[in-house]
Amino acid sequence: QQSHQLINLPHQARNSNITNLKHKLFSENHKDVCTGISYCVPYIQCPAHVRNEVKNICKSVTGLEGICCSSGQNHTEPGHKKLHGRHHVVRMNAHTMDLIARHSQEKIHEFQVKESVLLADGYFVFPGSPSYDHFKNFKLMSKTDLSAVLDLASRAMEIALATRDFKNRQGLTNDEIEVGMLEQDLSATPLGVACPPKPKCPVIPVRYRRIDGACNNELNSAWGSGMTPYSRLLPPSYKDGIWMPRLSENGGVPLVSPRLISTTLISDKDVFNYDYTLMVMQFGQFLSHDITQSLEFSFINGSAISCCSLDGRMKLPHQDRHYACMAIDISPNDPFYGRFHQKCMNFVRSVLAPRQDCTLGYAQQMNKITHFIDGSSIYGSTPEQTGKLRNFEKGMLRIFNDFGRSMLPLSEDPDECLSKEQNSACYLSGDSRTNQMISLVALHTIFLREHNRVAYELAKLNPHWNDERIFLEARQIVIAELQVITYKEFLPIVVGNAAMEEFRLSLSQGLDYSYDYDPSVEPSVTNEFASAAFRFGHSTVDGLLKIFGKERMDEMIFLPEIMFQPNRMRKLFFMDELLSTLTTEPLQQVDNNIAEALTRYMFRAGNAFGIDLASLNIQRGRDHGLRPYNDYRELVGLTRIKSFDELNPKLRDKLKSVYESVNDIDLWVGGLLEEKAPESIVGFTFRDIIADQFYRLKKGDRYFFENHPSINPGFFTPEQLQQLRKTSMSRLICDNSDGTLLARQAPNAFKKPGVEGNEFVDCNSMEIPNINLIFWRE
Ligand code: HEM
Ligand SMILES: [Ca+2]
Repeated sequence: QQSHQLINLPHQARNSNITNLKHKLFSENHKDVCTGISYCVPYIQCPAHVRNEVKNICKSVTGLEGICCSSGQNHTEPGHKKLHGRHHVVRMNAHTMDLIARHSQEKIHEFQVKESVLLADGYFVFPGSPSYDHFKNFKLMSKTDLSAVLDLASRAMEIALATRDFKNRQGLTNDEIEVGMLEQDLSATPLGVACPPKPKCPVIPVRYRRIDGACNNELNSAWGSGMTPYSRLLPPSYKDGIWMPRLSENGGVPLVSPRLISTTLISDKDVFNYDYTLMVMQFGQFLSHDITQSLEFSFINGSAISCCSLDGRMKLPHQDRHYACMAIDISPNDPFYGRFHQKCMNFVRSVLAPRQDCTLGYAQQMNKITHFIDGSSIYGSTPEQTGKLRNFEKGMLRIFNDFGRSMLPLSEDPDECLSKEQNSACYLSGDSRTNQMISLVALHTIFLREHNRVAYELAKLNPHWNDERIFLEARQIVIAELQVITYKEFLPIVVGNAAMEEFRLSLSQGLDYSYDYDPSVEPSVTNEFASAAFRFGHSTVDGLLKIFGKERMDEMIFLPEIMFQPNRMRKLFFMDELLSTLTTEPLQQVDNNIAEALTRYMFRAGNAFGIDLASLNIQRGRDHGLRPYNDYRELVGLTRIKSFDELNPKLRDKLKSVYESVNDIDLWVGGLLEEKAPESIVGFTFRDIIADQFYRLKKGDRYFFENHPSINPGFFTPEQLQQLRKTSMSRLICDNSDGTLLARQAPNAFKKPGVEGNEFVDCNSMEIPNINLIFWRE
């Protein structure tokens, strides 16, 4: 395998593992036990602003090194700054409050008027263009959803505008906004309309998770539910401290265009990682669609906002531009788009969500779906959506019976997929992005069938159970299976064993319960995870799907041909062939190579060119106020990069040519190019952001499947837990494929098959254990 050292670690860290590195940097302050009110946590879980000047290294329960942290595991709540005595609360009197409220309401009204003019004048994205298909990723499934989201977004916008007004009146600094000094509760004030509604929960907790994710945490009933903000590892970096995209560090000028960064740094070479299969990629995307979806602002009728002229040759002038526009500049010399005279790539900023604490402060982006790993991409994140997916008979989910094969139900939205001819297919699931990629459709189909398989078995075992009971029990089992695959099979590959230990991510064994739940851990997805770190996956995509028949390669499919056109799923052998590809073809290395299918032709929908996902990732990071890469290095316990000379010679000059300062490097770019952490497929910075996220999703989820009955209202029995822990992706494939091709399977679907320890075995083999549902008989 090739070396892929792209960004080197600082000198002292080279050739050392993370424990050594941290030891070397801070060993003089080693402590075994933290004193006072501090706890030993991994670096990333201790907010930078509450770390002591002297970094006290400690040994955590697992024996690995962490840092003594005065906020325990409560991460990065900005309010913690007050612990250091640097905090004062800025208050507003009633008169000022009235003025500010009126002013921001007027401003919102102005926005709305302009919006309707733009809409009437046709400044929306037209069907058939790549940007139109990009927008499908953010499209809402129903009118109710659309109005709920736009309502929350406008309330949040009102708060952002009020904050700006207040900041200007009081002469506050960005820092003061960023660390959250505006603690005044707005609920009983004219700005109170902007406070988010708090879900009401029954006194006796319900056995099954709520579809919308609410009522998981007893004190903070909205934590982790859909349509709430992402949390943050570090305060945001905005030009105005509130919502305007950050500028370069030195000159205070706009950062260079993401597209130039993309063309300078990213190429399309196949560098395979032969240890793992493409399933790591495909399950990764499936999992990300369970836990994160940001939405772009849209017009009130749901159509997509355009920020570029119709022919893509220029940005719309200011007067014709929506306030959420942040179009990406394309240079006339662009090696690809230049040919097509494209100078503008559409980009609309993400929808905001009201701040959970009901105070003034910086803008926060909304996560549309439930943050928890709770099968929301299978079942939906709203009761309305779930209702559309259920059969209401014997606990089953609806299917489309395609000549005897159970497929996802067909979508009724004529606009959802590209091909509209007769007999074409376009599917419906709990997540609106399903049709984006055909192999994603395949995973959705596997999980749909698994639900129905389990429901069928449960109904046989418990004839007295009604539809509702069977549905809820089957859903609970499928969610547990998803959690087992994530923590047992997927994560050890992505973050490696050291991080699994350091962040205590491994599941308990055998008949044991877990007592890990900590109600003070915020389970929400972090903005850094969603908008940068977990997008490492885009580099693992292979631009060609190689489809093998029984004997030879049948087809090489260029990905853009199957984006939003999953017709091939109707072909008799295709689903199994596709699963075979996912479980045998190698993963692509996480590096500066990304398939042109994603950087030139994504969503091209029959056009000569599509859009560039790398540019979108970089621009999204800026839209969401992510801080530069260096700040997150520091957060995970690495040293800051001080000069471009510390970087790998191969990319140093290129990075220098696009970034004025090392402190400007975008998180997604820096993290992607970093040298791999030991046993991990990503570098330390992404590794820790990802590990921290899955720590929150386990430790902060009361309903996590293995939690003890004293914690988890939906607890399993020890015998059931033992069964659930046997789940594997291979078992799900064995049980739910069409059975036309895949009688044999390697036990670990994520690892290279056919080698020692992962030989192909019969689907009946004990190597791919079954879950015995007999333990669910009541
Ligand atoms: C198969 C091909 C894939 C395509 C075509 C694709 C496409 C996209 C697009 C268009 C977006 C929204 C970009 C934006 O405007 O900000 C996105 C977001 C994202 N992608 Fe992918 N992606 C793919 C695979 C993956 C994989 C394999 C992973 C992870 C392992 C992944 C993780 C994510 C994450 C975490 C987001 C952010 C979601 C959100 O918070 O809204 N994607 N992807
Ligand atoms: Ca979810």
